[in-house]
Amino acid sequence: MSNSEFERVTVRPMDEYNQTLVSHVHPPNWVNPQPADEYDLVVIGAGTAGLVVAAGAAGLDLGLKVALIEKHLMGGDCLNFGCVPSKSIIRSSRVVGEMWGAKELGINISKHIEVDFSTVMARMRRIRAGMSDHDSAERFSSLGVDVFLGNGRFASNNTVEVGDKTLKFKKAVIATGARAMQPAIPGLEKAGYLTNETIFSLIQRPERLAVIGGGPIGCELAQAFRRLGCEVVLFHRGSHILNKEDADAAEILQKVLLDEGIRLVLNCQLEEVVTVTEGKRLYFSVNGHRDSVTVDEILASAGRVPNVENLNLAAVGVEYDQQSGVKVNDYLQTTNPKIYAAGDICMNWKFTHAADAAARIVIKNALFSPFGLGRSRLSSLVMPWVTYTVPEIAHVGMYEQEAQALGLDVATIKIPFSSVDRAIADGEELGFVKIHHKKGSDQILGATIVASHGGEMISEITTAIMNKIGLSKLSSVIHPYPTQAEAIKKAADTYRRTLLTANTKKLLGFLTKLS
Ligand SMILES: Cc1cc2nc3c(=O)[nH]c(=O)nc-3n(C[C@H](O)[C@H](O)[C@H](O)COP(=O)(O)OP(=O)(O)OC[C@H]3O[C@@H](n4cnc5c(N)ncnc54)[C@H](O)[C@@H]3O)c2cc1C
Ligand SMILES: NC(=O)c1ccc[n+]([C@@H]2O[C@H](COP(=O)([O-])OP(=O)(O)OC[C@H]3O[C@@H](n4cnc5c(N)ncnc54)[C@H](O)[C@@H]3O)[C@@H](O)[C@H]2O)c1
Repeated sequence: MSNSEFERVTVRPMDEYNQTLVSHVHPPNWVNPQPADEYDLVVIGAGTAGLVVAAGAAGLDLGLKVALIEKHLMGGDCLNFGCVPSKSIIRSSRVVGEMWGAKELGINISKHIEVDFSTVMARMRRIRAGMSDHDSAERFSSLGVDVFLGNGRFASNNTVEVGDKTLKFKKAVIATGARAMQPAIPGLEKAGYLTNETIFSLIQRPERLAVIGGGPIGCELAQAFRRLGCEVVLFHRGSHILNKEDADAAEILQKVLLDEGIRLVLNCQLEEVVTVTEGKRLYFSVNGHRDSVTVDEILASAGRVPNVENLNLAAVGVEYDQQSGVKVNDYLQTTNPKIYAAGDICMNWKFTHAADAAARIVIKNALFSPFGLGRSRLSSLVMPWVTYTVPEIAHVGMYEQEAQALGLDVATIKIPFSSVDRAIADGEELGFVKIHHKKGSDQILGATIVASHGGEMISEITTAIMNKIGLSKLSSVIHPYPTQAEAIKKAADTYRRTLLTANTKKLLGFLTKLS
């Protein structure tokens, strides 16, 4: 059966790349299979979490029957409207940043920098289409997963409906993700605005862009679009951007964004949006002062709301909240013990790698933990994350305040990149490695790295925390010279030096005399 609902799925512009994308992740002529009598696992949502659960369970070759339901595009946010398109355009925008700094490095770019915005976006679409085969309906089908395109909805305690098909399940997984929150600003909807689902469809550069929200999405895209030639104004409610991050890290980025020409409106209250001849006018107030700015496009990046609608969750006893999503315990089990959840639908960690890690927990707990034996816990994960601005802000483990709130005595070591040879040679002195450890112990509690490629460096600390490798051991790890990751070794060496008490110094002096 070819369903006309599927044929309407388009991703603008429907050029050769987006046609390839759609042909992989929502093929227009897809025929949903005849359901099996009963599935071991029915997964609703084929973003990262759903794909990993389905591929992981089917890939074990145990003959498990697995169904995967997707209403829009397989691959979810990460492939289609998130990580992949954003990082592709960030790559282009980084070239502009390099060119801005080229003179300092002795390279004169005589001509004015010309950004070919439509080529930047076409490159992004080409890359996305190229990766889409991996998440395709065809590939998952070949892995032995029954792929159903359409809206999944619980019909009873052991069935899910999709279109005219009813799928009977032993266990089910909700992996329906989240979407952009619509800020409650009068006139915004009427004036029209972009979200992460539409901004990557642009083919022409908006000359003036307003970004609402200075979280990871807002900061990454504000900087990228500014570097690609837009005039950008970033509206943020808080007193500084990235308010969940380490304050020193956020401050560095904030200064960079201002230096790069982004207009930052902090502590703001957006009051109204009106369409005028010149564009979309946003009225706002800061500390009681009213002002306005007129732009061509508005990006809403003011947080996420979970996709809990149209699932009939109440009928199966799955509790949820409109803001935080599906309620799960530490084993990712919902309030219906046969139904699990993973990813943005139920977690504070809204990252692809977090959805992936949660999906692995679900496979184990739902399928291989009889009577609850040997279950894995979400709280046992050591979760890093990175905001891909320039510089990148990478974090793992606890922030200082979190550790203090737990009653831990915290000591912090901070190594600025201005003291790291490779960073100096690279002209990338801005930033630092900050490591929190237990006072009087080398146990690492958390770390923040602010560096051009901080995201590539954080895994060393993640590995250390996971494997309980302390700063003493890290200081004996040989880091190639000159690398920026030497900052981590310098931090570890700094810790080692704190062990040099008056007595150990005396002992060393004594040993020198004997040697
Ligand atoms: C602009 C942007 C940039 C990002 N960058 C990064 C990054 O660099 N690194 C990182 O780690 N994370 C990043 N993220 C976050 C990351 O994309 C998400 O954390 C991740 O996609 C979550 O995966 P998920 O499977 O939980 O949900 P999703 O990817 O949202 O997938 C859920 C799927 O379920 C489907 N669905 C919903 N309801 C139903 C239903 N009733 N029936 C059938 N299907 C349904 C949806 O259509 C969707 O395809 C970014 C996000 C955005 C928006
Ligand atoms: N690199 C990455 O890993 C990456 C990149 C992008 C997104 N993400 C994930 O996506 C999630 C969502 O990101 P996000 O940036 O949309 O949300 P967010 O909730 O992290 O940040 C949104 C910010 O917008 C502000 N805000 C809300 N309404 C506002 C208004 N009316 N006016 C001004 N400011 C307003 C909020 O105070 C908040 O600080 C993140 O938490 C992250 O987990 C990850």
